[in-house]
Amino acid sequence: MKVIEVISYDEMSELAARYFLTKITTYPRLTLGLATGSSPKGIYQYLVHDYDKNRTDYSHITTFNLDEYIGLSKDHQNSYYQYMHDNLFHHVNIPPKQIHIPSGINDNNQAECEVYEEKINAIGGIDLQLLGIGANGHIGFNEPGTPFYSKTHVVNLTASTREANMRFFNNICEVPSQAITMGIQTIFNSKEIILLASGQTKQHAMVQLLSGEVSESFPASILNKHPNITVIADEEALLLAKEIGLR
Ligand SMILES: N[C@@H]1[C@@H](O)[C@H](O)[C@@H](COP(=O)(O)O)O[C@@H]1O
Repeated sequence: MKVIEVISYDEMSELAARYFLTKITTYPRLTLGLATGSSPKGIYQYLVHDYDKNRTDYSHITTFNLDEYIGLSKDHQNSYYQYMHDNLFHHVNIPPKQIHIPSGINDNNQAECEVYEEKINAIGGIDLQLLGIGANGHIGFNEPGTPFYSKTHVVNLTASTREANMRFFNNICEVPSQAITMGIQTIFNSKEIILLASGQTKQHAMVQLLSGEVSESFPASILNKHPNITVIADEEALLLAKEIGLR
């Protein structure tokens, strides 16, 4: 696991965005795994700014998002569908048919998960996966205890994850209690992964991740076994890990 320390959220975003742009402009076909939340927002801003300036072509890009809340429609202001379109998809030329986000409103969640997983496999897997990390080590919405071999599935969100995401809603009751998420195995199968961590709330997660101990009680820990992962973290996120000598 390669760890790059940067000064700030902005530096993290720019570094990761530049790396994405290198891949986007080099490969004739590229499948990106994308994340939501605060961590990747700066990257999307950078990519949109670049697109406005340079008209970088995205017509060969296919995307798969990590997760979506169950019960939120596409046009709900807090759906990840809405987040992705507001922050990226409305602004660059990825063909809509090449954009994939699990649907949180469907007749059969199980079937939705299976079809999603099949689509990822059919295209040959994810080339570059962007990840944030939850304070409890969740990746996507894979909460502690999720089997490492899990594929795309329905999850019950923990109280701590719902509380962490409450900042986007009016109150805790509005935060959905379930989601569809790529599984840990689905994520792990990506050929390359970039994980972002910024700020004080990620300090404990960084300590656990960088300790190298691999356990299903801390989902992100499996990434220690991935052959091509880079963690880009800012000084604040790494503070505790450095204090106890993990870096
Ligand atoms: N489902 C998302 C994750 O994909 C994200 O990585 C995590 C951290 O979010 P943030 O980047 O806002 O700290 O929160 C949410 O629960």
